[in-house]
Amino acid sequence: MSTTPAAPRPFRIVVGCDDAGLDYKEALKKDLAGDARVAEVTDVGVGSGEHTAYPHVAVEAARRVADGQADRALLVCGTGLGVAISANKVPGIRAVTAHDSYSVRRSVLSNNAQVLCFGQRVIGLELARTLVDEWLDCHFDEASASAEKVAAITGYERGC
Ligand SMILES: O=C[C@H](O)[C@H](O)COP(=O)(O)O
Repeated sequence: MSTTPAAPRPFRIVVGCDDAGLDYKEALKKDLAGDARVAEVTDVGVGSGEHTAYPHVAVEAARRVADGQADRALLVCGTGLGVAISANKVPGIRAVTAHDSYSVRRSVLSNNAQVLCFGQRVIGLELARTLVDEWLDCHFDEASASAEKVAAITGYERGC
């Protein structure tokens, strides 16, 4: 008798951006809020008219993932680069900038990345929305061959 695998637990997702990523963050936040695969969306800014620089927002979002308040973060700046670099300063975080379907999928399946970063000045909004939709269907397999490689990253981070 076959058993149906349990549905994955819905994600708690933090979204954040700088002023260069505000429009996409707002649009993607709306998509996430209406998605059954998402349990909760927390916005750490910026809001309209705010000008907090990207490192502060990215680190705040990453810390929430690292300390277990959220499962994933979605960050947007002009390029998607600065937010990824900043988020990766938080221990335990694996943040990537990915603007194509294959890379987004592999960021989870190969790298167990919890943080996905987009550049509003780099990709179109509809592609970003599609990539988020695909991202929500990806789950890291702890039993996969990739797990040992991700563990090696964690080992280097801990200075081993
Ligand atoms: O990576 C940085 C982002 O693209 C940011 O939105 C713009 O940064 P800048 O104003 O320093 O170019």
